[in-house]
Amino acid sequence: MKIDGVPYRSVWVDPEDGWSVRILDQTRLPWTVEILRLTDERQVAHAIKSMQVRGAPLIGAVAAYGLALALRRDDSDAALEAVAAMLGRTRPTAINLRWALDRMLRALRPVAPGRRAAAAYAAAADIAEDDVETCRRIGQHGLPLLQAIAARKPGKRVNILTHCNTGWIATVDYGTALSVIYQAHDSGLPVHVWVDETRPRNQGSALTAWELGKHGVPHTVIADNAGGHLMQHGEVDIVLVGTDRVTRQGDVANKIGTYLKALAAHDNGVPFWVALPHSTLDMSVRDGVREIPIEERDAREVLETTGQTWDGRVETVRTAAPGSAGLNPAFDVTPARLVTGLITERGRCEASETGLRGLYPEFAAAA
Ligand SMILES: CSC[C@@H](O)[C@@H](O)C(=O)COP(=O)(O)O
Repeated sequence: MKIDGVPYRSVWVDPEDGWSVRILDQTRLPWTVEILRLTDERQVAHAIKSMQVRGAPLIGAVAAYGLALALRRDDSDAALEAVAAMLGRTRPTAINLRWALDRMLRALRPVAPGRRAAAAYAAAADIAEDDVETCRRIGQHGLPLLQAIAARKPGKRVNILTHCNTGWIATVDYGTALSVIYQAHDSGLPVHVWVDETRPRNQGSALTAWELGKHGVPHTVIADNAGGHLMQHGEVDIVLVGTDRVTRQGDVANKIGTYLKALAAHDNGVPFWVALPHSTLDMSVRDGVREIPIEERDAREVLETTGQTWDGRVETVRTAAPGSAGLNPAFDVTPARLVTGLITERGRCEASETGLRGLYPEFAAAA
């Protein structure tokens, strides 16, 4: 996608030196577009943990490149396994991280030391290309949902509510739920997006609003608590979100607050759709509420907020009462019964084992 007319991806190999890895520092958005250069696996681990890169598919792709960087120095069997394990511990909820590292290990274990670094760059590039094409297709398969809504209300805007950031910067390109929105907008549908602020880290107001603005998609930032009210008053035609892990029975882990949106959507008869690439499926778990590990981040993210002062400085201030404790679970799980359906690169399906088996027979066999 483009920033001010210049095409970007969310991760790429530096074309000048041919080996270092470039990312956009998402902790600096929306104030500054800053490109970071990562040169070893420790910097990659830091980038993922600190959320300089974030979003389920993107952290998998960046971790894959992290393994390639490490193997330039030491491509022994021991290093391969140790670095993959270290990168795999950086964030616990998004399954894409483990998916990408497992795919790298399967590709690299049979390669003789001496040739592993080159093979790792090629395997990481495959993961990145796979993600780009997958996300493009997710957009295509979601588009008919928005076309159908537009057809029911000619001349009126299609109001979509989204949570967190599921755009091109959360993937290698295009995004998941936002890929659907971009393709609808580009095809001329009159879409308008309600962007949940997404406290505590504000992925909605900082990142989604920035992306949509750069692409010219009409949008309005709302407080996280406003969605239910808008649904009660007919102001939301559809909820479209992404996910960090979908279980065999169709339960959906996503950014904290997603479950509350699904409850409100259910109560108001608003369709609640979840967009995901194959790398987000975890057929090894069934009950998402019981089995998906939920990342707990620093409570300071809840007690503080970061923003730009009117004279342009970016500052973090405490918003909670002095001395109060905080708790910061970063994800929640929406049970399949609240999900209208799943949008994947292979088409749409019910959020159920039957639905997923229909689209992914090979994963069903593995489960
Ligand atoms: C790519 S869309 C799916 C999710 O990764 C997204 O909605 C999300 O929850 C991201 O969480 P984050 O903590 O910002 O990495």
